Amino acid sequence: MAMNGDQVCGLKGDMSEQQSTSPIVNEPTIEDIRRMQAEFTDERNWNQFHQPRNLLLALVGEVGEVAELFQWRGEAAEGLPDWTGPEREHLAHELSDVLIYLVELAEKCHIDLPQAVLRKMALNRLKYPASKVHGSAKKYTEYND
Ligand SMILES: Nc1ccn([C@H]2C[C@H](O)[C@@H](COP(=O)(O)OP(=O)(O)OP(=O)(O)O)O2)c(=O)n1
Repeated sequence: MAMNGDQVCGLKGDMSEQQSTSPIVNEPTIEDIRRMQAEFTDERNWNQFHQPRNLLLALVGEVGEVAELFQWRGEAAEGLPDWTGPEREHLAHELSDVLIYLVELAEKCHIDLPQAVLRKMALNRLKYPASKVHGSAKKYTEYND
């Protein structure tokens, strides 16, 4: 039987516990995600647990949960055509957990993640000029010039 995302998670249909001071966001930016998680954490008095090291461990644990969904299945084609709807929703949940913890980890380390990504992508373009590496997956250290 097809399940929705909440059933995959073992949640009951009653979402009366759901509460947030934020307006509903349909297409959240990284900043929206940072703010919503900060509110989620504040509302539960969980900042005491959300130090950088704990968030890093939580992040790695969630990456492990993503890996668990892929393990023993063989190669997965783009778009995951062999996966069922509930399997895809489960993956969506685990990837979301990874992003949520990553964004909060960056915040608690006082890293502006979107700005850092811009700087890192600029570095990546310098390290891997398209004209030089086109079609090759070699690491930049493997080039001799
Ligand atoms: N101390 C906590 C616990 C949970 N969460 C939030 C962030 C994650 O998005 C999600 C993680 O919840 P769980 O630890 O219950 O992990 P899963 O949702 O992956 O459940 P399960 O491990 O059963 O798959 O909830 C949080 O911010 N701080």
